[in-house]
Amino acid sequence: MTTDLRDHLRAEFRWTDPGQGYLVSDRSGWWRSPTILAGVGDALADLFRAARPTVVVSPEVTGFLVGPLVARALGAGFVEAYRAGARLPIAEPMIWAEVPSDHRGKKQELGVRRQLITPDDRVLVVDDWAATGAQARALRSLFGNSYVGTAVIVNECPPPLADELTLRGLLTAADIDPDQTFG
Ligand SMILES: O=P(O)(O)OC[C@H]1O[C@H](OP(=O)(O)OP(=O)(O)O)[C@H](O)[C@@H]1O
Ligand SMILES: Nc1ncnc2[nH]cnc12
Repeated sequence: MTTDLRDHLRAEFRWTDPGQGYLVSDRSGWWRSPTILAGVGDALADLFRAARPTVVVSPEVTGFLVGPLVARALGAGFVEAYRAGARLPIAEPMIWAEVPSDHRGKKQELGVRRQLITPDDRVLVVDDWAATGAQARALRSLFGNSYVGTAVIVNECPPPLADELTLRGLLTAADIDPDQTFG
């Protein structure tokens, strides 16, 4: 099942060239595919099912799309991790983590409503992509021993970094190599 899904993910992924001197990932084909939308939650959940996560936490914005699919597949809840400054202030008490310089070279902060995570929770971080692992590292720092790992669709992190962050993915950089998939 996951092998089929990986084939679909590869087939529906595109690199695009907006003319700025670098390629940009286009993931819209994933969400447009009923097959991928129906299967990706389970496929990502399977990477960590044994750890019995009770809650999925995802950074905005694409994480807000993928995270709930995984939470649904696990029978877990979902909590948003907001990017500081991206929207109107949040009134509830928050816990904030500094995100080290990420794949865009930007430093930022990710925040979660404090009361939504309890000491008994087992937290799975979910995102569409990991490049430098900066979002995963920041979110792990918020949850201590409650953090069980990070599940992503594309894992571009070098294996030692992925191991250190307990980060697992469905595709690697080789699966979406621009030399193979662009054009
Ligand atoms: O491993 P890292 O270096 O932390 O990079 C991974 C992050 O980069 C992307 O976010 P981005 O804000 O670029 O895209 P989005 O707006 O689609 O969420 C992706 O969704 C991850 O959140
Ligand atoms: N969406 C994305 N997230 C992280 N790194 C990327 N590199 C190219 N596209 C990316």
